[in-house]
Amino acid sequence: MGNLNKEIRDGDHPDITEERLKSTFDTHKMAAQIYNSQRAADRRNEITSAVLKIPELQDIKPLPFLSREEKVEEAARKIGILSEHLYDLVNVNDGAELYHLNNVVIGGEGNPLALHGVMFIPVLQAQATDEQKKKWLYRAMKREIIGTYAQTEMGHGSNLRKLETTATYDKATEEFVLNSPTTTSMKWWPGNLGKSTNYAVVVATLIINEKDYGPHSFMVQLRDENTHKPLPNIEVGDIGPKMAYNATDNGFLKLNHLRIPRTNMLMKHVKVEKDGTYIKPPHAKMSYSAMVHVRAHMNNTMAYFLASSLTIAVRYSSIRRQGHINPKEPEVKVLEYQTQQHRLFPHIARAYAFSFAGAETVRLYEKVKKDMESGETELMADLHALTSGLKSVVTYLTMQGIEQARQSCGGHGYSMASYISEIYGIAIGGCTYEGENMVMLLQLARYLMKAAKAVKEGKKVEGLVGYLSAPDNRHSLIDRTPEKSYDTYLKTFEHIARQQIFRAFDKLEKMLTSGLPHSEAWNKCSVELTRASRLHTRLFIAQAFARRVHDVVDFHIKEALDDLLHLHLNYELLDVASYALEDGHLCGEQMNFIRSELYRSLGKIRPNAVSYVDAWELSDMELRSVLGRRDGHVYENLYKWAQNSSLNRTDVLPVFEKYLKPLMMSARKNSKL
Ligand SMILES: CC/C=C\C/C=C\C/C=C\C/C=C\C/C=C\C/C=C\C=C\C(=O)SCCNC(=O)CCNC(=O)[C@H](O)C(C)(C)COP(=O)(O)OP(=O)(O)OC[C@H]1O[C@@H](n2cnc3c(N)ncnc32)[C@H](O)[C@@H]1OP(=O)(O)O
Ligand SMILES: Cc1cc2nc3c(=O)[nH]c(=O)nc-3n(C[C@H](O)[C@H](O)[C@H](O)COP(=O)(O)OP(=O)(O)OC[C@H]3O[C@@H](n4cnc5c(N)ncnc54)[C@H](O)[C@@H]3O)c2cc1C
Repeated sequence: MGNLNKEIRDGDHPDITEERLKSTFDTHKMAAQIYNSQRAADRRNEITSAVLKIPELQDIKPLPFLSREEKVEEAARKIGILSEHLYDLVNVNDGAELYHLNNVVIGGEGNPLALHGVMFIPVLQAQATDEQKKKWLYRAMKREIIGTYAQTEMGHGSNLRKLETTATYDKATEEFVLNSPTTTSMKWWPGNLGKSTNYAVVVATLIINEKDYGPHSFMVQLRDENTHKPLPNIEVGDIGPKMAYNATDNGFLKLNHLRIPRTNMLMKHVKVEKDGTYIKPPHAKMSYSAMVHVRAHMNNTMAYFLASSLTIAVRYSSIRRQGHINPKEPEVKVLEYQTQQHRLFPHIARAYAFSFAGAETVRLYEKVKKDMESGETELMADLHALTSGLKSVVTYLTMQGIEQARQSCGGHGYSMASYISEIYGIAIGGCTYEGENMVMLLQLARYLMKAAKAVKEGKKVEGLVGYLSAPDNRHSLIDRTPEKSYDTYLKTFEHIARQQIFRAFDKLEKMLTSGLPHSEAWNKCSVELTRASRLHTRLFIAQAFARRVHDVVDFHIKEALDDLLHLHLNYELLDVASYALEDGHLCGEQMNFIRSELYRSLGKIRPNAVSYVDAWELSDMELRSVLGRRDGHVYENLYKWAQNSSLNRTDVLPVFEKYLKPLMMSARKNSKL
């Protein structure tokens, strides 16, 4: 039998090999859990190997040394080369393969086709009529045209009902007149809008006979297909540098009374007839489908970002030696410190949890998408509630985890050589895009309050909120359960979420009864409401993790995942324990029990720590991190990496003659006086 950890190679740093030899499970079999099938895990590795054989697809130099213009150019260069090899490298109908190819070749900082794939094509698939698909979708899929999704404006992103861009129907010419009447009405932020795309689905407020019908989607050609020059009545450009994503040209767009044919409104579900008659869609929010698409996939992209940072931090922690635990022995790997384990291991568990919760979410999304094609909309509210909560909680916890990973690498974590700061910048955009986190938590809260009301009225609720009607224990039985039974943990999470949901509900009801208008009462309860949403979502994540462990057949994989789940449940419970302490559901003795289980878990995870992150099978090419190198040879490569700095091209910089020398000369002269 070969090594269980598949990353072991001759010549690797002995400290990292020592870690890998301790693995109790086959890392490639674990990858099948993370990527949902052995075939998917195999394909990732096959794609990586194929890419490594194409020299033009390698980074020209480490990305942190490129200017913004060079980053934009480098991503476009690779997209061009990728297009030539695409059909040999991946199944173009498999989103996961395309996503992996993008991560390996280009990385997370963006590329000219990002929004084209992530939103433009999905919005056409969901909202275009067959005729419209013939006109744009098939051309888009062949990349004859490149598009984006232009919704957010300078003045409004969250509140879509107040978008200022108007699409006014002109019955006489059967056209819509698209207009940006103010500075704040300019589209601002859409990815790749600035310089790359020649088409956009523009979301604008539909006006017919002076009546406002709210946001609707319109296809707009932005640039000439040959010259790429902006078309008349269109001003378009890049919004400038950002915290991250600097290979992406997020853009602005001003439409000056631009006329487009009536048939450019996406009309699969909703219609404006020639005479201006408006025909409602089966569900008012069907036009929000592109956002739900991205939200549904974000758990997995966040899990990936988190796992990337943890791979870097855990591998580095296994070769970084500093300080002593036993003064008579050599300096220890920093991974031996309990504080380091506590800083990293719970986030490893979260990365797995997000991936498992993500798989369930994508399954529900696919079902709802299929339903919607035939006009069936019953599950849309459930999906919207689930994805709103998850996108908020998962992005926020990912942000925390990546920052802990960075800090756990000490000084070198702060260097771009770690690449963690770039991953952080990319990932935290997720707290904002596709619905600002608080706004989305409040969307979930609407759903939870409806469920709470139904329960108060004696109705039984089911599905995602079924636990609100289920029997509850006054006191948690957490310390009276056989080992590896997680039922009492999940029941405790249920209790906490239920209590908070009803606490928020009661507060809201009390204010409404006192005569406060609903929107004011809602605002005064909104912190409690967002707490309810977070607890509900964290319960879902824990349940999804437990469901996956329950379903695993392979003994060693199940055992390893079980250890992570145990850590997850104890760590997460400690994080929210105050909710259970205040009504006596948990007592001080049980808190001690949870704490000691947590510490026991850290010890149990420790021997497999490197293998848990190796199981994500993130290649050096996609990690782009000196600290996270698979072979553990960090120090010599850190030195090599620094040689890329343009400041090192000469021993003496011109600034010396220009500024520093005169400064020192004058100081020396003065001190002689
Ligand atoms: C393996 C991978 C494969 C493929 C990869 C796929 C995806 C990629 C994944 C990740 C991305 C990776 C990289 C991306 C890189 C960069 C970012 C890229 C793009 C970013 C794009 C954007 O940001 S686009 C702009 C996004 N903007 C928003 O999200 C705006 C947020 N605001 C809103 O959504 C709405 O305004 C609102 C929902 C907050 C309120 O809407 P409103 O119309 O005002 O409604 P309300 O009155 O509040 O509510 C009325 C009822 O409607 C219900 N509702 C609302 N929305 C929905 C919905 N979508 N579905 C169902 N129901 C909905 C709401 O709950 C209310 O119901 P009630 O019953 O309570 O009345
Ligand atoms: C990297 C990145 C990529 C993006 N890509 C695109 C794209 O491709 N296409 C596109 O159209 N857009 C894109 N966006 C825009 C993005 O979707 C919006 O910025 C986002 O939806 C937030 O809206 P906002 O900027 O209006 O925030 P605001 O709503 O102004 O948020 C500011 C504050 O107000 C609070 N707030 C707002 N409303 C409420 C409320 N009702 N209740 C309580 N608090 C509230 C928020 O919680 C937040 O704290 C992108 C943004 C980023 C950062």
